[in-house]
Amino acid sequence: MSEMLKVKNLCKTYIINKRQNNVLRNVNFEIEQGEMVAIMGPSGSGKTTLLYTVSGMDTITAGNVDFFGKELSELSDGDVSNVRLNEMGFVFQQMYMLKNLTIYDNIILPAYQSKEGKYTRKEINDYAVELMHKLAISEVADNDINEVSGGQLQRACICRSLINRPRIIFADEPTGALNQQSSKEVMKILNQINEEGTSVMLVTHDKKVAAKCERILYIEDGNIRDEINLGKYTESEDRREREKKLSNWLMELGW
Ligand SMILES: Nc1ncnc2c1ncn2[C@@H]1O[C@H](COP(=O)(O)OP(=O)(O)OP(=O)(O)O)[C@@H](O)[C@H]1O
Repeated sequence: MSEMLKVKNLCKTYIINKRQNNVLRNVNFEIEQGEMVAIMGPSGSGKTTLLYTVSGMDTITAGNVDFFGKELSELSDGDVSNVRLNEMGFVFQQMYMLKNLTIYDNIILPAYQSKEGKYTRKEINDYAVELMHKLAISEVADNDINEVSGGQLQRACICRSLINRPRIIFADEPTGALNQQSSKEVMKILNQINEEGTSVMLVTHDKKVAAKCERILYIEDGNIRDEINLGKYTESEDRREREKKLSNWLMELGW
């Protein structure tokens, strides 16, 4: 396997009222193509900041973020936007769907925004229909975004994040606003997407969610303190065994 994301000595400092807050301090890690990685850690430890900086959504203060051989900090804003649009997918807890557009229109929008021209409109539309079918939201395709449930909206976000066939999905608390059942469904889909080859990097507080990931990084005070490799999750596997392993590890870290 080859590394898709190489993060070296990543630092992020916020300055508010002349006070420096060193949120990320020399973070080092790599994500290989096809991996599914969870970021866990106490509140305020820098998880979201890490996700935002390695995905080019926020600038870095120092260090390197190499995405498939491209150093993100050396690219122009336009080039970073293009990498984000064409090679990365994003799923957030607060789902930034556009009001006054249907679910279907929201899903296809990133494909129409992409200037790569790899796919015809028909191919894009067919793929959107296929994704909606796969994520069981076909029946709400023509609804406005305020006419669907939280779980349906989150699944629509996942469809949207996949429409440009990204290499990696970045997800910040993708199940944070969902009930147990919807959360399970969303994880099932993320596991499926990952099985099909798309890498996933997600931030979560939920042990059940993290236990379905392959590798878990534990971040504390802006540093990766430890990691555990549980191997790829399969449906047939004993989920509770993985959860137990993860719980024990987290307990040792003082979680
Ligand atoms: N845009 C910003 N400007 C200034 N400070 C910020 C900004 N975003 C985050 N921070 C600060 O960075 C630190 C880490 O925040 P971050 O959201 O990355 O933590 P987190 O681990 O994701 O927390 P949580 O689990 O509570 O979501 C916090 O002290 C926060 O106040």
